[in-house]
Amino acid sequence: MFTDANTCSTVSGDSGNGSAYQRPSAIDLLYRYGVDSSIFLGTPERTLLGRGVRLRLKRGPGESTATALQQLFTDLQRNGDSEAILVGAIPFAPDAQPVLFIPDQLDVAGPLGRHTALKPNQARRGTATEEQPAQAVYAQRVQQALDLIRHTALKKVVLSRMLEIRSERDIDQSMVLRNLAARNIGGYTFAVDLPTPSAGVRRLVGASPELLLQRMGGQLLANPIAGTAPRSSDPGEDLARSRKLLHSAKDRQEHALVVEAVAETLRPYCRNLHVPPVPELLATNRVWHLSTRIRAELTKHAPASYALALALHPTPAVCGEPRDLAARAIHTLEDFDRGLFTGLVGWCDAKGDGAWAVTIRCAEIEANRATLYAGAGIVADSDPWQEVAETSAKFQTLLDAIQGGVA
Ligand SMILES: C=C(O[C@@H]1C=C(C(=O)O)C=C[C@H]1O)C(=O)O
Repeated sequence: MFTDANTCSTVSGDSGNGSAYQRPSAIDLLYRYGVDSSIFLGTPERTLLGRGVRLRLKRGPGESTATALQQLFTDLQRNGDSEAILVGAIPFAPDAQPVLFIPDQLDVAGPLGRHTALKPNQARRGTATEEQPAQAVYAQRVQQALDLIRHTALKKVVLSRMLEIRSERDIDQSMVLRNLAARNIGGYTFAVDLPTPSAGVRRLVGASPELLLQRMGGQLLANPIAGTAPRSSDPGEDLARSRKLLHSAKDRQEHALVVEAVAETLRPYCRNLHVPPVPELLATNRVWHLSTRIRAELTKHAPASYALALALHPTPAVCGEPRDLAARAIHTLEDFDRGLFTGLVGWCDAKGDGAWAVTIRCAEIEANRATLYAGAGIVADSDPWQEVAETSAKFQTLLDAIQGGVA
């Protein structure tokens, strides 16, 4: 159904009316996002707005998400439904239930781009915040991770923090999404409706700079990101920090571990795998990153986007290296369940196309509460308090969108 990225088409779940074409723009879709929306996804290629849930993916006992998805697309095709687009989020832990569904109705438009109508709103300040763990405890955990790196085969582990905000009034989820979209042009902006036992609306909202994997026809793109420095409001200092990051041996090592792992996993499915020898800088509103854009042509029998993405997940950008030791360290050193944070968010279709971003710079929002997440990669030369500063800067992307603040 994605024939022209600059026009918009509607894919309706009601098979009798599936041919209804409209032409709202990406900005229309963003402003239409509301209580009846089940998903918004803005990527550098296109914008998706979904309403309702026609079909939710349910994994059988012991079944992997990749197997369940393959079965679902086989069943859909057997029923003559080859246009369906599946959207949603996959958690960090491989055995946790994903939130994946085919919307009742899905509107598709081109990318949001730099639209003058996108002006961040000022919002109410949060009234109470609670960190988990406290900054000093997080610094201690980083020190414990450094001890593990010194004494075991662990090379890198990503440790995260949680920040809970409680506001006097309900947080306007649509406004948070619009603020994120206005400040994070070129990234992956998302809002996913989450099942909740309460009558309220609980959503995962965020703006990720990191593309785990995109497959369009035979073309593959992956954009691993690792190595971070907080930005400065002073332009000279900001530039100096970006240059320091680009030449930092510690950050280059942290980055290289991710690029190597991604390239090695993809190599068997690729021809002409192009891995740039040095990373480039990528700026978000609050941090500088080291970024590498890996491109390839896929071989004829390469798996679908979701299968490739799940083969990569979790990369050392969000878990560590080696993966099993890092996962164990995360289990010991983090005292909350990551849930969907550091998982995947995106879309895929029956043809095997799709795009999956890494679920970072995000929060779960329900009523007057928001739970924010941020992590940082720890390698041998990491400094505990610099990792505190890095995770604080990462929280700021969501804090800006929820509380207002500088654009
Ligand atoms: C885990 C996060 O980010 C990841 C870790 C990074 C790092 O350690 O430099 C950079 C980008 C992401 O791959 C996060 O933003 O919460």
